[in-house]
Amino acid sequence: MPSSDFETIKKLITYRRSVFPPSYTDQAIPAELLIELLDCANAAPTHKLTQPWRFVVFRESGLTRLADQLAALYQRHTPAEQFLQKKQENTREKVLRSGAVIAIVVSYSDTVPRWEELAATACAVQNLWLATAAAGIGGYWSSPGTIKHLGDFLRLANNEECLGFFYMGYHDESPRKPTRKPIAKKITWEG
Ligand SMILES: Cc1cc2nc3c(=O)[nH]c(=O)nc-3n(C[C@H](O)[C@H](O)[C@H](O)COP(=O)(O)O)c2cc1C
Repeated sequence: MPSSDFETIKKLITYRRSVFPPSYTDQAIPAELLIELLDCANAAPTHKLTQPWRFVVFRESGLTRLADQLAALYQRHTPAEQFLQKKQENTREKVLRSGAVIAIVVSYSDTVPRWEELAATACAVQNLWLATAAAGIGGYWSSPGTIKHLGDFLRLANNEECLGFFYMGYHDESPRKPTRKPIAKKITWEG
């Protein structure tokens, strides 16, 4: 790989951020671009090539269905004394402000340990996240407690699990550097 590619990918990795729906604009994300971005996800590494990731893409009228479903699940699974009307409205609003929301599904083959298929799916999401950032689109991975109640809605098979949602939208946020402890504190050198 030429060194200029290294500089480009370093910059992309460093400036990829979680970008949340309040920063999204109304600009639509074309379906063809979503397919290209998901094709980048699909290039993720995977032990025994099990390719355990699967995606359910919500856009246009699908966003309304998802917003209603997540709001209903929040109400159903929140004890009355903890229920917050504002939180339920936010749950709907953030879906409706998005250009697309992608349900992240792992489909366990059980030919390798489950943690490896979880890890491979997370690699796919990182590919999606980086490609999305490079395309000028913001996004973030959301993993609310309600995802464990989405089996029927997402028509998940017994060997499948929803790992959350990837919210996406063109946005008007400025680039931010990451907040991380220095890598030097996380490396042990042996030799
Ligand atoms: C597996 C996973 C689940 C996440 N779930 C949530 C979430 O439920 N809500 C949220 O606000 N952010 C969530 N995030 C995003 C993190 O909060 C975010 O990546 C972290 O704060 C670092 O910020 P950055 O992405 O801008 O570098 C999740 C990230 C990962 C990798």
